[in-house]
Amino acid sequence: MSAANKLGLVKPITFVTGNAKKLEEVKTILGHSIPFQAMKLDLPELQGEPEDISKEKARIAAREIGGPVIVEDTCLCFNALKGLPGPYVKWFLQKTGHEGLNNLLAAYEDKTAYALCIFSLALGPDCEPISFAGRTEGKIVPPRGPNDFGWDPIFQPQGYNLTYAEMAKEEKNSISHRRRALDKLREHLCNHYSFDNLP
Ligand SMILES: O=P(O)(O)OP(=O)(O)OP(=O)(O)OC[C@H]1O[C@@H](n2cnc3c(O)ncnc32)[C@H](O)[C@@H]1O
Ligand SMILES: [Mg+2]
Repeated sequence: MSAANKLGLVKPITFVTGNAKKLEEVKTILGHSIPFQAMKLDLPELQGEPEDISKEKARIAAREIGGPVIVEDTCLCFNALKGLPGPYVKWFLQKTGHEGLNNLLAAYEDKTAYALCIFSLALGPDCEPISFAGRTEGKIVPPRGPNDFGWDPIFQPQGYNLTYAEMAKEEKNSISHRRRALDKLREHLCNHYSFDNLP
């Protein structure tokens, strides 16, 4: 459960999230490549640009944990609305549901959207976080498929006839915003740290 840099051992990396579905996907995508522990905490979130929100979550998490953390913030961005609801999609979803999110686009011909996931890594409370973004293009459609995870039923990735919710989990995980961001995070961690031969 620990990460060692080339100079020695540092504390375990903790992925902090209040969202069990995110954790499930992160565990599946990373497999055993990057050891981490998870902590369920609902962190306060800034308003503003997605990367700033993610970085500030990492700073708060690193202070709470007192060691290396990763956090992520996920946005669903409608092109017709210049990227909104973006980081605020959680509240739109909670208050208006899938139908409300579709209705936001009723006045526009352009139903295209992108899913954006920004992981931030902070090595400790005094370290400036580094971010890794992943983006998947698609469009907003009336809900189809199981209602397991957030806005999955209304997001149809470009080049597919299925929504995220209708896809097999492995298929979503092979093209998702989260997967693309985690590929970058994994590469960074593997270039800077060695995870072998640790207790
Ligand atoms: O504790 P954190 O990690 O912040 O978890 P959260 O649930 O608050 O998540 P966000 O702040 O990133 O808000 C993103 C919203 O989008 C939803 N979401 C995140 N990833 C998703 C995905 O891959 N598919 C569908 N919905 C997703 C999630 O359930 C939230 O409603
Ligand atoms: Mg959140």
